[in-house]
Amino acid sequence: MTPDTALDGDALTLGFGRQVVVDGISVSLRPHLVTALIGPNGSGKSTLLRSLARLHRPRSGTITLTGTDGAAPRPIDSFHARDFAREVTLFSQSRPAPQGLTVREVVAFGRHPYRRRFAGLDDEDRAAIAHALDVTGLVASAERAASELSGGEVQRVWIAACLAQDTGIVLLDEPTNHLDLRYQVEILDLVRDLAHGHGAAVGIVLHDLDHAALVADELLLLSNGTVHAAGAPLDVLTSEHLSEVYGIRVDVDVDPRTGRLRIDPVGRHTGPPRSPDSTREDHQ
Ligand SMILES: Nc1ncnc2c1ncn2[C@@H]1O[C@H](COP(=O)(O)OP(=O)(O)OP(=O)(O)O)[C@@H](O)[C@H]1O
Repeated sequence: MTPDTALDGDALTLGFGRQVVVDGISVSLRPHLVTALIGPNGSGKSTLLRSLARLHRPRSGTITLTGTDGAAPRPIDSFHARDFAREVTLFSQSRPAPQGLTVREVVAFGRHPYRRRFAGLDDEDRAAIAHALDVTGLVASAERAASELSGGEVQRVWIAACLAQDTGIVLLDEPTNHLDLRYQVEILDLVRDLAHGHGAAVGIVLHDLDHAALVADELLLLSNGTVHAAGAPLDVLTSEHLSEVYGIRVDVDVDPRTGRLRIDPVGRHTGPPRSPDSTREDHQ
């Protein structure tokens, strides 16, 4: 992993047809930091992330990449596809498992940007693939047909392929969705390790605000294609901001035991908190 690469989107406006879905947003992904995009359905998170991965062309604004070549930041469009793929990877949802390939072969896709035409895997490729299989809990499944796996397992295979790509910029669109409890925690730990341990610049879309509070150094709270609040989790994940953006009452406090933020979306039918005594009475 090469540290000190960075990706900067400046005043980005993005849309589909006549609809503007991201309206003048700036976002900076810096090495050693996890930047999370949060916000309601349709607020523009995935479109923004895809634009950073060159999969959605901005109507206006610029996206520049500071690459591993040590050169000054330059527009992402000026990178050759293979060079860009050595700098930036994107995990996104809803990719089916390819038919007829083992898990290891799918993860090996991540090494494509490094391979010469018709050349096989070299030791570095094999080491990157082995590491990616290991940290995503797929070693025992490596020779299984990818098409036989469950939805959550397939998701881990694609996350592993991104990790095998070994880029300084890592973009993840809801990587914990569909995963069981263990792998939600493991993927979040992995995301933190990538940034804090390996110096990657991580951009991640998350719906789960507890996950965002756990993993993010910086947060962008989007609402209707604009930034409602940005900064450290304690400043962004406030009752006021979340209630405004999600349109329901959301209580936030800090757990005195762990020091973690506790985010409590209060639905219309939520009753008063129960004390252990009242629970006992219920059963009498
Ligand atoms: N391919 C597309 N064609 C037309 N409109 C699209 C397309 N993809 C997204 N949109 C629209 O762009 C807006 C933003 O979508 P986007 O997926 O970026 O939001 P999001 O914040 O990631 O939402 P979610 O939390 O539901 O995943 C939505 O109104 C959506 O309908």
